[in-house]
Amino acid sequence: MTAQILDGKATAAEIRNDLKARVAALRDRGIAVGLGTVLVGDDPGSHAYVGMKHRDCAEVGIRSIRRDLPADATQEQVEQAVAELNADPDCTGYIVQLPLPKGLDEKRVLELIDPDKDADGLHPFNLGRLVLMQPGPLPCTPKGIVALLRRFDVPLRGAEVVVIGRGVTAGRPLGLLLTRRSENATVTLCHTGTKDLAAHTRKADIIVAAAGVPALITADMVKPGAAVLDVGVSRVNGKLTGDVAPDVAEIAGWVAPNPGGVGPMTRAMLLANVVEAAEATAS
Ligand SMILES: Nc1nc(=O)c2c([nH]1)NC[C@@H]1CN(c3ccc(C(=O)N[C@@H](CCC(=O)O)C(=O)O)cc3)C=[N+]21
Repeated sequence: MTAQILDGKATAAEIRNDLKARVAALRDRGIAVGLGTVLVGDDPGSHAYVGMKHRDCAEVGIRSIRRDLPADATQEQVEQAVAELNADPDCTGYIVQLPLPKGLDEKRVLELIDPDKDADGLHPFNLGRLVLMQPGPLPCTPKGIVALLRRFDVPLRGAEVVVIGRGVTAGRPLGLLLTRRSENATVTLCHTGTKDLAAHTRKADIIVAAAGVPALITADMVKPGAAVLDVGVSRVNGKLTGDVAPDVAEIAGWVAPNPGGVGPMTRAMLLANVVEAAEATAS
């Protein structure tokens, strides 16, 4: 028996199709949606991701605004780009692509984003809303993971979920999302300080691997029939490698592959956040 694929690529395409209609409906009411990106430096991966985000915008009918800065950009220049997008009425939401080159103060930049334009849901104010279980934009990767699990009817209520990785874009906010009443999962958040990772994963109904360690999760660590989501990416000899070993698919009930799983969902949720924000201000 082999696992069912949690096809994030196809699910994201369905979501973009739905968003396209909602963007058109907003336009009919005279409301435009515009997504901005701030990209600093020439990391090939970051350029590729930002390029994909703008392609998604074109497909859905969202205007896209690009601010690309050189690798030697100063803190002041980055803050200036953020201030411009805060003031730009055409830009209804935006992201600062992470990580920023060394020497720039990432936390300071994130704090300067207008929380109402925070398409990533990573502003401290919006992360605070998530902690307090108040409505607001949700971080895109956790939001995409929950949407993917729901799309394929992976049971969440009461599920034992092991999340590996405490990063601010994925693991930590995912723990907060899954423990809301609306999801009602039980979450164990594992990290580099976890003593016996396999002891935790073997008990899990759902494993979300967001550590960025190649092939961290092997078949012997997975309970038969569990759902395993591969979120981590690392480059091994120039090749992208996920956190989940290929043989996991022989024992798991569901697998979200990497690529083709959570990544496309993350991008779709970015668009969803800007569309939802526009709909909220319009109502
Ligand atoms: N402010 C900010 N927000 C982010 O959301 C953010 C970020 N910074 N920095 C980097 C990470 C990484 N990330 C990905 C998004 C989509 C794919 C994606 O779509 N991947 C495709 C294609 C992979 C490929 O072909 O290279 C897939 O998995 O199938 C991957 C990775 C967002 N991040």
